[in-house]
Amino acid sequence: MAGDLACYNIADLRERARRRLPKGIWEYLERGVEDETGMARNRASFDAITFRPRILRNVEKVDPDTSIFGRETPLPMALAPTGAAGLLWYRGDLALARAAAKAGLPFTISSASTMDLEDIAKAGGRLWFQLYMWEDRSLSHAVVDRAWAAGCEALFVTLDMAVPPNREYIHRSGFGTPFRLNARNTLDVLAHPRWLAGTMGRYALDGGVPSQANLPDRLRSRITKGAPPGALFKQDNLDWDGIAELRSRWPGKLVLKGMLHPADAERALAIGADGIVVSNHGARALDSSVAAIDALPDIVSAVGGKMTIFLDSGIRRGSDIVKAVERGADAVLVGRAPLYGLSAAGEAGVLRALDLLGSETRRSMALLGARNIDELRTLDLM
Ligand SMILES: Cc1cc2nc3c(=O)[nH]c(=O)nc-3n(C[C@H](O)[C@H](O)[C@H](O)COP(=O)(O)O)c2cc1C
Repeated sequence: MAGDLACYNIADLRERARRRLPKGIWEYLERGVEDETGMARNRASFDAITFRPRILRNVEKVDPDTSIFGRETPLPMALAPTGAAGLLWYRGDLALARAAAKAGLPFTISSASTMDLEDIAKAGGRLWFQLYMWEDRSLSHAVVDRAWAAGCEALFVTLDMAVPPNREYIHRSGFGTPFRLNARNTLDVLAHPRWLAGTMGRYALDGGVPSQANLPDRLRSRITKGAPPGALFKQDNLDWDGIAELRSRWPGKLVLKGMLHPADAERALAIGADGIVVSNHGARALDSSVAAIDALPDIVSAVGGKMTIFLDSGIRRGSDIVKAVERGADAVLVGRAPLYGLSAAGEAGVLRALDLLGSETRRSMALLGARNIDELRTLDLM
């Protein structure tokens, strides 16, 4: 990697990303929904948590390694599924997966990726697969079978988008699917030549940006075209029976993503899920949802120790990871943080984001007097 990219925290990477991307693409990465109160709430809730550090505990050696689904991980962190990473960087999903593999962290392939899951899996490392249900359920089941064959260890089913979210800004920018050129977004794209040449230009040589890459060939379309019948995500008729069916089909770990209520967490446990993600989808689904970090304690009381609890939504610092783990999460997922790195500098930028989060976690633990994750959970630090 070229030095440290002169980026010393996630906010620096975010600023680089903002400058490189056309506004419409940047908005897709960054923005929330409706009045966008949720993103600020996610951050305010983390910021409101303060520590009571312990002193004189010889923190010469601090190690945040932990075990997720029985396997060692250097940090209690994995990369969240993020569809359309391929719009931020040429073959962005692969760059994310490669960086995760280098960092020894699990990577979650999104069912909405613009690359075949098998091509992303070539990155190696520890892979998970995230599922949105297509209108034609047999398509979803076929993709799930492929994910297992490609070596994905866990299936994350995302459940907090029963209907498409209200992204009003897309109507103005025109950067929806199908993508429609208008005067505004043409100027926007032309004003960002590095992205145009480095990302879109390279796709143009490949024959265009794919959309719905995980569907069979006959149902694939380019991002400039609408999806053919059956090939749209449709989750409004999904219920617990649908999850039970997936449970019986999927031999690996099953994780339900987008959980904020302890009663749903108990139901997930009862149905045989191995884990849940306490998440408000990075404030991209229902704007007024509770911050995930605030929903965590009740969920930990309900199912902690009985299943793996992940948390995401709003993590931008190692100290946020420390807060989530102290509150009872087994690990966190990070969504935008690695995407800022990806948008700024591809794989090197993702590595920089992961490295920053890791070193900040270790430093926070040392300043707290916690030498390992067990101590972090037992020292009564908040
Ligand atoms: C650009 C973008 C695309 C996303 N795509 C997906 C997706 O395809 N599937 C999914 O379950 N979650 C998706 N998410 C949500 C993330 O998995 C995660 O829940 C969220 O980003 C966490 O919040 P954070 O961005 O503040 O870390 C996406 C998030 C972003 C920012």
